[in-house]
Amino acid sequence: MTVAVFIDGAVGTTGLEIRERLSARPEIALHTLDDDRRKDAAARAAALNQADIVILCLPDDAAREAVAMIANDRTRVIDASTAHRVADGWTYGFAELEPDQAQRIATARFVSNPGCYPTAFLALVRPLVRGGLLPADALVGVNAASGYSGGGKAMIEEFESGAAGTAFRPYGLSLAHKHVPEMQRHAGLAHPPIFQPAVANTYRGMVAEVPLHAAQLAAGTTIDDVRAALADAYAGSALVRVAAGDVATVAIEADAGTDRMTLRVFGNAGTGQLRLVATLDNLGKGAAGAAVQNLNIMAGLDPVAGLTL
Ligand SMILES: NC(=O)C1=CN([C@@H]2O[C@H](COP(=O)(O)OP(=O)(O)OC[C@H]3O[C@@H](n4cnc5c(N)ncnc54)[C@H](OP(=O)(O)O)[C@@H]3O)[C@@H](O)[C@H]2O)C=CC1
Ligand SMILES: CC(=O)N[C@@H](CCC(=O)OP(=O)(O)O)C(=O)O
Repeated sequence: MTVAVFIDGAVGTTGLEIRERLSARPEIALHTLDDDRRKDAAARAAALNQADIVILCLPDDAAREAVAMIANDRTRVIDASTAHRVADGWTYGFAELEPDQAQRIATARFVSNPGCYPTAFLALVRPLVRGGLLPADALVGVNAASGYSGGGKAMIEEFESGAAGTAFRPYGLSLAHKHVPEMQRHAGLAHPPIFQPAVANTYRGMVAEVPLHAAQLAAGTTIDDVRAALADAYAGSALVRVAAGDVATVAIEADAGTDRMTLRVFGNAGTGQLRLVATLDNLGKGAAGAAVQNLNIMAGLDPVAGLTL
């Protein structure tokens, strides 16, 4: 049996990456629209309604519009945009986030792919909140750097033309980045984290870090407890791995070009300070890799088919 998949937005940065991962798979009948019809409403509506599963790789408004064009109760949706990540009726497509999340994705009709930065933040923080190691009312921050492909075609052009004129550019300085609501909601935190994103002059890759004082953790929690909680949460996961915190540096490129994510816990027992660090590819586990993983799960296929571990 083949699964009919339509990618809406297949020539964008994320869409192209998904297409690349799906094109050689015989169990998937992949459909995209030619350049002259890819923004034609009638052509999109027909393709959206013919597919078993559609993957939306569009700006938020166009993603909402695409969902509204689906006029049947059969077509299932994976939305890579921010539009539905905290919306009612949508399942959050981070398969490793909760013990039953993959099962929920498997039966969901509407799946929202997580944001790249939230993927890193939630992987580090959610197991600690769930396990009671980090109180839900903790005040936390997360700083992160992304490759410039995270900003899509416009930012790629900005950096590759030389117009950006920088090696490293903090942004989100109004403290209202679009990813904060999904970070707070899916971590189960009472307060929004302070999010400090930056874009680096490298095409792809991401490093994100949550600094913590032991005093923020539940009384008696040690650095080893934190490491063990993460190791437990991702035991057996093919894509999320917990590595030893015995390296001196971590590079933004560490997991670039793959669909995996690596978590590390660094700590100083003397000062009682910790740094939780995640590396991933913003276009891999942060976008296209997660979309393909969700598609596999929804279609009952090998969850890591087509992915680079
Ligand atoms: N880049 C990343 O790392 C990540 C991106 N995402 C999300 O994925 C989505 C796509 O982002 P990204 O690929 O980076 O963006 P891009 O700008 O690279 O691509 C978006 C594509 O959508 C097309 N498009 C825009 N409006 C319409 C429309 N009405 N109908 C059909 N096609 C349309 C654009 O056309 P045109 O080529 O003509 O501009 C473009 O090809 C966004 O919601 C983004 O937030 C999620 C995680 C990571
Ligand atoms: C470097 C850069 O600009 N990154 C984008 C996020 C990219 C991303 O993946 O976010 P979505 O999944 O929500 O699209 C930003 O900060 O808006």
